[in-house]
Parts: sequence; structure tokens; C-alpha cells
Amino acid sequence: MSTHIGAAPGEIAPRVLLPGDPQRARWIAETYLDGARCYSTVRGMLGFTGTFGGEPVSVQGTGMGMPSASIYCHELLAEYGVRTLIRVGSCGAIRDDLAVRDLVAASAAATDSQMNRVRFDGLVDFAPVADFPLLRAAVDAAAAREVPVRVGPVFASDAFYTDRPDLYGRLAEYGVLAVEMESAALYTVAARFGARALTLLTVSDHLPRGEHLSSADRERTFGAMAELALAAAVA
Ligand SMILES: O=P(O)(O)O[C@H]1O[C@H](CO)[C@@H](O)[C@H]1O
Ligand SMILES: O=c1cc[nH]c(=O)[nH]1
Repeated sequence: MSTHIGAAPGEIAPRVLLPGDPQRARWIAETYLDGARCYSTVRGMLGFTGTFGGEPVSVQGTGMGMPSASIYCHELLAEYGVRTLIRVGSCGAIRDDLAVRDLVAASAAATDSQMNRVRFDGLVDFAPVADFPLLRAAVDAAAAREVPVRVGPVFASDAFYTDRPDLYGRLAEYGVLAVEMESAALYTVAARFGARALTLLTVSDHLPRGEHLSSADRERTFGAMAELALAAAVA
């Protein structure tokens, strides 16, 4: 039993969807999984296992930010033998060619986090990237459903409320699509364990336009993203 998840061996599937919001985890499990069962309520960071298309799948909340997400990813990979992690998150678009509710698949994650500076002694700027076959499976699933998905880099930030909004403009000029708070850690920890990881995001905020979805929408309306994640997970 791990410290922060506390599930018994065998209670977690080899493929796990990872929303930051534990209530989104409950909604996805109850909406899409057959026979969903809650295996963890530790710290309110809910985790569920059920089946999708006959395959076992889990959904685990990770909380907000890279330190929190790193704990859950590490325990899933190190203690429960998980091999595939797919984040299903919200994000703030920083480019005009995206709109609220658009889907983003994060091919790579720039970051202001210091975690990898420590990990690599400040000598290397590690490039956190998605697992390509998993990314391709999500893109293929989107094409089959005629659901548009934008593939590109995101910015994994330590701050939700930033004092440097000017950096978003600079990053957008370099092709970065959106800001969120976990993907660089997810991709790095998965790489460390030789596992597969992908981040799918739904645009909940359009930062240049000042548009925002409600917390209820962030919790219970990201079905298109959940369906792509589940299709890629079992592909
Ligand atoms: O909706 P989730 O998955 O939590 O993701 C985004 O939302 C949170 C901030 O509101 C951060 O965790 C950010 O990455
Ligand atoms: O990190 C995030 C997530 C959603 N919306 C934002 O503006 N930032």
C-alpha cells in the first residue's frame, strides 16, 4: 500500500487516466467505466477502477501542480505496476487560434518548474515529451470520431495566478498552445520509469480573451476528452 494512494496490490489497472480534479475522476469513472469501484479516498484524491470495452482502466485524481502530480505518478508507476498514464486536464489557451472547449494533445511540455533542474544538477534542460504511439492513438481516435484535436507544446507552470502574463505571449510566439500545471512532471516521471504518458487537455479558459468555464463545467463536461483518452488507453 502506497503512502498517498493506499490501494491494495491489484486494485489499480495498468492504464490510468489522470485528472487533476478528483471530482472529475469520479465523474469519468461513473460515466464511462463499467463496474467502477473506488479504491482510494486518501486526502480526498479519489481513485476508481472499472472496465472500458472489457479492459481494466483506472482514473486517479492528481491534485494541482507538479509536486502533487509527481507523487501520484510515482506511486502508480513504482508501486502499482502502471504502464500507461493519460492526463485529462483543463488548460488556459494563450493563442487566438484556440477557443474555449477546444481539445489539445500536448506533444511536449515547456516548464518553469525547478524539479528537473534539481534532477539533472542544473546541467541539462530535459525535454519532457509525450509517448508517440499513445499520442498517435489519441489523434487516430479523434479522427475516427471527427473530433478536432490540436497537437502541440504546452506550458506546464508552477503558478496559476502569475505575475508574468507577458511570458504567455512570448511562449505563444514560439508555438506554445496553452498553459496548465502538470505535464512536464508527468512526462518526466513516466520517462524515468520507462512508461507511456500523454496529456489531453480541454480549454477551460481563454486567457487573452478573458473567457472562463465554471468549476461545474470543469468537473462534469469534458466528455469528448475522456472518450479520446479511454480509446487511446485501450488501443
Ligand atoms: O483541471 P486540472 O486537471 O486540475 O488541470 C488544470 O487545472 C488546475 C488549475 O485550475 C491545474 O491542475 C491545471 O493543470
Ligand atoms: O493551469 C491552468 C489551467 C486552466 N486554466 C488556466 O488558465 N491555467
